[in-house]
Amino acid sequence: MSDATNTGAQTGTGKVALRLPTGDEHELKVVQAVEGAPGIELGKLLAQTGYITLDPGFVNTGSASSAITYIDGDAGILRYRGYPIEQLAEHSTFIEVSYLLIYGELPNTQQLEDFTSRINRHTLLHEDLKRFFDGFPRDAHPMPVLSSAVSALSTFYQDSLNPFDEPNVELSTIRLLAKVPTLAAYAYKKSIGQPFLYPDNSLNLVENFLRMTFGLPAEPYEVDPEVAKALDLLFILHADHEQNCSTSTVRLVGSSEANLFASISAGINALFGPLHGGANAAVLDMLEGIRNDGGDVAKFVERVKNKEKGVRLMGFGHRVYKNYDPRAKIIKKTADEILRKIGGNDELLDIAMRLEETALSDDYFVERKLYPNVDFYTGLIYRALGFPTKYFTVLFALGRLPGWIAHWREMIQDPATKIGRPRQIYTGEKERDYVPMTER
Ligand SMILES: CC(=O)SCCNC(=O)CCNC(=O)[C@H](O)C(C)(C)COP(=O)(O)OP(=O)(O)OC[C@H]1O[C@@H](n2cnc3c(N)ncnc32)[C@H](O)[C@@H]1OP(=O)(O)O
Ligand SMILES: O=C([O-])CC(=O)C(=O)O
Repeated sequence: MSDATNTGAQTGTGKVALRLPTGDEHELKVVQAVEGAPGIELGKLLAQTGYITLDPGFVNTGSASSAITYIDGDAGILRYRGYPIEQLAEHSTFIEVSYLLIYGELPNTQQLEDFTSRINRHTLLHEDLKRFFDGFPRDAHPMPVLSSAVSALSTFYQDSLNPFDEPNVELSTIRLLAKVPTLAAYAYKKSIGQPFLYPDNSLNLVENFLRMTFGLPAEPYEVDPEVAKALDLLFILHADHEQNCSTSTVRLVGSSEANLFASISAGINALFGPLHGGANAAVLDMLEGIRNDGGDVAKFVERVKNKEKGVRLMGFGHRVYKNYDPRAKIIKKTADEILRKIGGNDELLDIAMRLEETALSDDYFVERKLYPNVDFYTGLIYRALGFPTKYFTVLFALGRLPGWIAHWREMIQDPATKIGRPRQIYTGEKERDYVPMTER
């Protein structure tokens, strides 16, 4: 609200007085008791007055009401459907968390068995879809390969295009959870020129994905339980994060009543950027750059503080967390354990830890409340598990998939959903007459 002053009660149900620069004062009832946010009535009133709130990056704009994920960024709290992330990380599995996010409750034994077996029945790809991969260059980045392949799913399942057909939305949900790991594994196989493996549905979702990624057709593949457990944990930690850039993209695309496949494909593209999911790969590039430059973290931190063009401390900072990201705490501990067990002692982990220590004791980072985020330590684990850097963001996409689906479904069922359509402050020429080519 750039020009309007909002005074009065800020929380709970009550009255808010809105004073505009014209001197007009409006009083409105707060209908949505959200802490610090007067609620949707304020937006409606502003729309009537013709005022547009300019909020680049939507720092203060709520785009939806949601019952999926709760974050308290100042306290470093994250809960899925009310369950603390620490408890889910310790006791749950990715498949169970997927069910929780999508259907709202933890499954009982029967529900989990049904869910798992429905997913297992859909892991195969249509043979024609497999040929789709032939068209990409071998060195193509796996993220656009994945988003294109997910988009292509709507050409194979044309029965799923109506977003209000609930049985088909349910089928699309299962198809996505089942087929995206297969597509992701094939994107990897394509990049290394190896043949695709059919899914083995005697394995669970994460084990099956690992086998299709690292196995070979003629050789037996033993899934390492430590690797499967670590990946399952990382998927749980990435599964949802309310209105982040990719989830907002999924909801925005879906708000035009585009189908689930189209919306998820758009979300994958949004995740690709280095300020969002792509940061996990950018962190590893940064750590390798520091190592290759002699391992001097203080020197790198100075470059960040001097705001050298293109130099940011990747994996640090967050729009919502102004405290340590609770996921990063868990991931840091896991990175340490995994690297000891699988990867030995890793000098990049040492650089990461020194970098964190240096940053957290520096006023620049303290004043701006910049802490490690979910992406800071994940790359080190993915690397130890055998994944190349280019592939890290695909792993993020696999983890975030149930969250995207849950949000799309919530959005499509919410009677308050409207097509997403922000306004703008026009800054161009007001009006001018066409100039013929000869006079330009
Ligand atoms: C899964 C995820 O998407 S988690 C985020 C992954 N992304 C990254 O790790 C990339 C690095 N981090 C960043 O670029 C940012 O912190 C973001 C994109 C995550 C959040 O950005 P915003 O909320 O818009 O914060 P904003 O850019 O306004 O930063 C506020 C201040 O902190 C500084 N800052 C923020 N992040 C960093 C960083 N990583 N390194 C150095 N300075 C930073 C900004 O320069 C700015 O300083 P200023 O006030 O002197 O101009
Ligand atoms: O919430 C955000 O802005 C970024 C995100 O997706 C995450 O941290 O997992």
